[in-house]
Amino acid sequence: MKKTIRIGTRDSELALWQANTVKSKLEALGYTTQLVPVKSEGDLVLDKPLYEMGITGIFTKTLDVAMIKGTVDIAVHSMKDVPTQLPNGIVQTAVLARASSEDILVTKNVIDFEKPCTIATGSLRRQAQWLNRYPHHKVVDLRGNVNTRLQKLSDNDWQGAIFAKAGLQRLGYVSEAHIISPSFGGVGEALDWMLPAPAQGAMVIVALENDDFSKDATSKLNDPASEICTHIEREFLRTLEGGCTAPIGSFAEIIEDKVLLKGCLFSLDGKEKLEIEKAVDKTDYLHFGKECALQILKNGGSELMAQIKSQINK
Ligand SMILES: NCc1[nH]cc(CCC(=O)O)c1CC(=O)O
Repeated sequence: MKKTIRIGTRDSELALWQANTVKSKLEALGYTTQLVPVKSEGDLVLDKPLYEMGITGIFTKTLDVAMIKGTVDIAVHSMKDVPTQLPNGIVQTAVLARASSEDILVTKNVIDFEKPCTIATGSLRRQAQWLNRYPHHKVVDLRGNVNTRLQKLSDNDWQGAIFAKAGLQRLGYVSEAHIISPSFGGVGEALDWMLPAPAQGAMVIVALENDDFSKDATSKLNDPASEICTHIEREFLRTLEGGCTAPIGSFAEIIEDKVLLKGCLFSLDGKEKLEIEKAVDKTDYLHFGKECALQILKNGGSELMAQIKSQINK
């Protein structure tokens, strides 16, 4: 076990927390590791919504290149930021046991949801689901890493902003009671009605396909239940999407010997909604995500996806 495993990570606080978690787990198994923080384009370009940059994998591209160039051995990602199609020569080696998958609304004061409100999020999925539920609200764009977004919420007159609970938890902003840090002065409310992004709350490790040492080491951190659920959610996304950041949510859960998938596709304005909720035997999980997505496509999803793509590309 002499080889040092170089762990590539973005340099945001959240990414570093995640990479350090993997580092500790590998070292506990006796491996020697080194963190290699890399700036990603996703962190550098903040003046445009991601979908306008027309790039999938904006957060992962720089680390993919570093791996292929040989400056890092593995990369740790928030799995929801990873394109459903990995680059050639790069493979998924482990999905870590998943944390909270939910979205959370952070507010500065108590909100009266019946009144007009302005809610901030950069995610089309969150925007569409919010407007579907609260058509009289306004949604504004919000970009940046978790700390930047909390600061922007603090500085603006918006009533709230939406975050992944897992990200806030990892940075110590939220306890199980959903209370945001007193130093920020906000409160959080878990949005149990909102379907999360596919693989939200899960961390994934990727390595080069021909690097048996890193593959063997990191695969020991795989959590099979999280791997199965994220596989289904991402196959649902992959089948629907074909590249753009559409308002798609999915969440899979193992319940005894079954696996249950909830999936949704919304129009950008949140007015149209296609949903599915279905269970299969756990042993039949492999193409369950695809099967559910095909059903959505058949029930009007193809037309809705075409409409969304033409609106995004404008
Ligand atoms: N899109 C950025 C991003 N990627 C992963 C997380 C949080 C951690 C996770 O979902 O695994 C976040 C922040 C957020 O959505 O609020």
